[in-house]
Amino acid sequence: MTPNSSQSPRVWTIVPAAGVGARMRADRPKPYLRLGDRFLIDLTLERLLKVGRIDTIYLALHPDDRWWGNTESASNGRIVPFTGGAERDDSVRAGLDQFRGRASPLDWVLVHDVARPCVREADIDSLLDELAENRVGGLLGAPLTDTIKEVGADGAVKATADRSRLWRALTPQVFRFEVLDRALQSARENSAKITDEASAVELLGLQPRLVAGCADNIKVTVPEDLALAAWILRGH
Ligand SMILES: Nc1ccn([C@@H]2O[C@H](COP(=O)(O)OP(=O)(O)OP(=O)(O)O)[C@@H](O)[C@H]2O)c(=O)n1
Ligand SMILES: C[C@](O)(CO)[C@H](O)COP(=O)(O)O
Repeated sequence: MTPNSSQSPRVWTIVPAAGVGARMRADRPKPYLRLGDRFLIDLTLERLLKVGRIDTIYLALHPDDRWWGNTESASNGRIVPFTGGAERDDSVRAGLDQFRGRASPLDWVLVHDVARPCVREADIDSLLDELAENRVGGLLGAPLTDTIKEVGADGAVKATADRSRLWRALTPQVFRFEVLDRALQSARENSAKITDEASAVELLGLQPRLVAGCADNIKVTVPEDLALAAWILRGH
């Protein structure tokens, strides 16, 4: 039997944007940095809203956010802002609460970092297509291309990793509502330190599917990433 065979699962979308962007060392929160004449948050949300299977976006904002009202997206009725939490997973759990009671267990929850404005519509479509019959979910990823070193606190190289099976975890990450809800709850109860949704699902003993996406779906994390993202977007 295919999942939810009587009815197509819905896709609920959460964009966590409640981080402080400490590694950017900027004068403002990361979502409100400019790429050319646009806010980063507007670029990311615009991309997601072009995806046919994305209807409404639930957007986690920092409790002290005072910038959102200045964006192009603030007047878009397809975006529902809510208050995020102290850690990324708190923000995503608060997102699930926005549609808990309306979502079916087998509905999809798509989570995409606000900090990844270069995501391609085609990659999101292929992720959702590849997962169609999957009961857990998965994520976009890209293979590592550099040689990977394990380095000690003293700066000395301790080992060279076998990179042949190592991938960068990207977003979107897409999971069945019931799986993601259970995974994030369990991670919280066990005080597990997780940086993405897939890690929480893995801790349940489940295996998210990794779908190859474009490596240029970078996360704007450190100052030099901003110019790189602007350059990538010019080529799209
Ligand atoms: N409490 C938090 C922490 C992070 N995020 C979001 O999670 C995504 C990935 O996090 P990252 O790029 O690390 O952003 P920051 O946490 O803002 O950056 P930093 O770790 O440098 O402070 C971002 O879209 C960020 O806004 C969130 O919604 N709520
Ligand atoms: C979700 C993520 O972008 C996947 O690479 C990443 O884990 C976020 O982690 P960060 O430590 O908050 O940058």
